Amino acid sequence: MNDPSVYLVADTRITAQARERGVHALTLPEVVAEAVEAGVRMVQIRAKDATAEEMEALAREVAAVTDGRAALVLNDAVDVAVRLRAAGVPVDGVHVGQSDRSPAEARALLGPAAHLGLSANQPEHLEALRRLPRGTVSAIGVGTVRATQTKADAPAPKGFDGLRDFLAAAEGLGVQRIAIGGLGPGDPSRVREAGADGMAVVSAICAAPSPREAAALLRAEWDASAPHPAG
Ligand SMILES: Cc1ncc(COP(=O)(O)OP(=O)(O)O)c(N)n1
Ligand SMILES: Cc1ncsc1CCOP(=O)(O)O
Ligand SMILES: [Mg+2]
Repeated sequence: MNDPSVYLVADTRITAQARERGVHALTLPEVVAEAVEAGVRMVQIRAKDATAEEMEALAREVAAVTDGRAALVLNDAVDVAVRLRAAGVPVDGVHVGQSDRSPAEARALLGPAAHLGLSANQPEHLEALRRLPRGTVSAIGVGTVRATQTKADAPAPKGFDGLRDFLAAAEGLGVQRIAIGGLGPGDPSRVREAGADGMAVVSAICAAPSPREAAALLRAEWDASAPHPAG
């Protein structure tokens, strides 16, 4: 099973912005390399401006970096993931949102072994998930926890109490539960206490002066915090 505990959503825009502002001098594959070396075990490529061809080229580059050391997931781009997997490139799956390709269709295209993440932030999203065959969705991304500048159309912040309640409602659905939105250093223990299997971050790593140090801190904080009770 993939390890989503510290999940880097590597965003082309946020990374380029940090580079242009002199926050760091790294390209997206370099940010991923530092994060994986620091202990990140799951990476998503989020390239909202990319064509399918650009996503494919970037995914090949990032896959050469992750190279089986971290699970690699593509944001939205089901067809690209299917193509790359067929070509033997180590891409593990995709993350889709509520207005992207449906999970049933994505699963049919990807096959049973791939990772399929789905955004879920409303009770009706969990109802729909309950009606799908087990194994259709591998993980849900739940957020936002706090407000974020990274996604213009992000759902409203739930806070940690709202996160806990939503994750509890998703218990027993057989999916990993990943918190997202406005998270960073200092948060792993609260995310874990709320019942999440992982936390996904964009700016906390992509826009940090040292993505390596930022990732290492999140890794250490996650590992040092108590696991939530099983159930
Ligand atoms: C882990 C994770 N959770 C949620 C999202 C958001 O996906 P989506 O709702 O499709 O929005 P975009 O990222 O496509 O703008 C995510 N990417 N990853
Ligand atoms: C992709 C996405 N989906 C919900 S919030 C979000 C962006 C999270 O970015 P950040 O970690 O910078 O707040
Ligand atoms: Mg999407």
